[in-house]
Amino acid sequence: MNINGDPKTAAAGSEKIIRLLASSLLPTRHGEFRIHVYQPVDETVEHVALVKGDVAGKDGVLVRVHSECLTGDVLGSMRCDCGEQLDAAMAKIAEAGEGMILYLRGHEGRGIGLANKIRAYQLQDQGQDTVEANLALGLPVDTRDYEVAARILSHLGVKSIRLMTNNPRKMNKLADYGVVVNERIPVITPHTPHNIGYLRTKQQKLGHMFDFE
Ligand SMILES: Nc1nc2c(ncn2[C@@H]2O[C@H](COP(=O)(O)OP(=O)(O)OP(=O)(O)O)[C@@H](O)[C@H]2O)c(=O)[nH]1
Repeated sequence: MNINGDPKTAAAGSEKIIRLLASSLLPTRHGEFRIHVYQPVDETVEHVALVKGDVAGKDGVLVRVHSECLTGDVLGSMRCDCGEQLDAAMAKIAEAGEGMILYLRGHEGRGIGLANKIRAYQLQDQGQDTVEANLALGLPVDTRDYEVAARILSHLGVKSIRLMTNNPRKMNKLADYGVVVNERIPVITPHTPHNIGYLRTKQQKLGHMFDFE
């Protein structure tokens, strides 16, 4: 499919409609990607597809669906594994020569937003875990929705994916929106004293698959 940066729309009926707002080449430390910016109609949030190679019409495309994490992805926070996972996923795609990162905005803090995530960190410093802290703030544990990711994959003509994640629920949520997930590829990053508690809680309470041995 020819993506040239002209605004286009994808999906119809009761599905969320997305527009392609802009595209460009993006040289990165993991080589050259193509960046596409998408926006659901009637929403202001902009999402990113970072694509390497020609993925249209392909099966088993290597995909990382990544939730925005300003502290981890941009600031190098070691409280979580987000930044390292993003880097590892880009490296794997670069090595494979084909694949994509779907960078979902509005997912910050598993959907509660940046300020609330930082409030949750304060509670975590007082002994609560990442799940308890959200609940103590009167907020849901995880409100993330993956319809935009499904619509972008469809717009880019991807037929099926190999999903880089430790979160089986993410696979199921994407499948609910019609994404064919052939395989789950773990994205394991080294644990540190700063994030080991967070990773253990993800494993024990949120269903993430890690092997700490
Ligand atoms: N509320 C809250 N959100 C967090 C915390 N640490 C990281 N996050 C957010 O969690 C999101 C990433 O979700 P994770 O549960 O780490 O991972 P995942 O996307 O479900 O699964 P993977 O594909 O394996 O990474 C990002 O939006 C982060 O901002 C935290 O302590 N509290």
